[in-house]
Amino acid sequence: NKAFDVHSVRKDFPILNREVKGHRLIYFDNAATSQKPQSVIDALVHYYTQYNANVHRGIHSLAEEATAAFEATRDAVKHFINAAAREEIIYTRGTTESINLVAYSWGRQHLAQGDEVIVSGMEHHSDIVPWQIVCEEKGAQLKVIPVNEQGELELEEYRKLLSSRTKLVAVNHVSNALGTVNPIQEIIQLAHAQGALVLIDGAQSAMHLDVDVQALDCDFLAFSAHKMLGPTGMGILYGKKHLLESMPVFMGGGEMIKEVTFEKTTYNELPYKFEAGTPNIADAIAFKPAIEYINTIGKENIRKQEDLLLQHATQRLKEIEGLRIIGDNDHKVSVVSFVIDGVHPQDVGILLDNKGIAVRTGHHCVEPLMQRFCIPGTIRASFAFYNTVEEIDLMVEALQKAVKILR
Ligand SMILES: Cc1ncc(COP(=O)(O)O)c(CNc2co[nH]c2=O)c1O
Repeated sequence: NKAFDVHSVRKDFPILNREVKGHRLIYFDNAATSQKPQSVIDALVHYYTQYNANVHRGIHSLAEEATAAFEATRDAVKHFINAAAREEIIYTRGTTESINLVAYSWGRQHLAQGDEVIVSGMEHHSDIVPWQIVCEEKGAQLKVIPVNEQGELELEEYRKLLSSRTKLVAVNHVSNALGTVNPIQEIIQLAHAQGALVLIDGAQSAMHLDVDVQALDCDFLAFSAHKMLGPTGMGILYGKKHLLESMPVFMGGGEMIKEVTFEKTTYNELPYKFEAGTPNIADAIAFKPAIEYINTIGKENIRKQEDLLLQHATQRLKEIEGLRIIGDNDHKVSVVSFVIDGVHPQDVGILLDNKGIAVRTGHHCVEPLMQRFCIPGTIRASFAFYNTVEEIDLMVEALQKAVKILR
């Protein structure tokens, strides 16, 4: 990978030239959604201006060009996560839909009265609620791996939760609220030793960490394009081929069928069996340049820059009196969640926005985790490789002023 220069990288992201309320935008809400390089934006415009057409089955040139581009992303994703086969890459609308697909298809087929699904205490609602729905329906139980004071999973408690009743473990690789990186290799090995499958919620790790599904040996992996420089409304479910082949279809309609009669319908092969209706063609196509951009920058450069930002932010934020970092541990990606004594997170968020600084405040769709820390929510600053140390210093300066105003 060529030498990393954040200032030349920033030129690839047009939105970073934006001003907000008279200040240059400082975008620190990357865990919510990342910004998009010009190549992704261009891919969307190029599709709609040059070869917009519906995919598969079409015999005219535009349809063939659209299909080729649509399927090229599948190959790019396969290589990006080192899947064994392109049929293991299912297009969805995002992490949430990917997890729901497994809960409704695999869950309904395999969960029964008394079975158990293990999730962690730091899961996003999209990796809790689908399991609650299917467990309630089937009479299965949801078990929760506790989180310690440093925002890490309690692995000893996980070991105790595992039993012959455990059918599936669903955990996030990285916490969106804290930034904690979970030891998923160990979690997967322990689950497999009990005969349980594992779904990894990779929404917050796919851009920041190397994810090799064959090395991990995870059974399912879910992630979203928009968290990794790609468009919204586009996500991936990776599943081991033999599992996806054995699972019942999720949504019915066009594309996912082989033949329809009123007496009986036969279904399409993987991956199309799980891709009903006209797909999100443009965003699927524009996901490929996002992956190519990450590959060009290189995960090592991304990791180095984001670690630098994380360390600097952690050190500078601790200078602020009354500020407490939630999930202060040494295995995180570039997310810092914090509370400030005597100050409501939302008020801080508003004052930072007045300086052009975008952070997220609230429960971040992980309410059980906020309850565990007995807080209504946090201020979350989440960085990406296109952010700078100088931006962090400006945020700290604005925070110090905000605290004086609000206290
Ligand atoms: C760990 C995790 N899992 C699942 C999801 C759902 O992804 P989606 O289906 O693409 O929405 C998110 C989105 N997290 C956030 C969305 O906005 N702020 C966040 O922290 C997430 O961070």
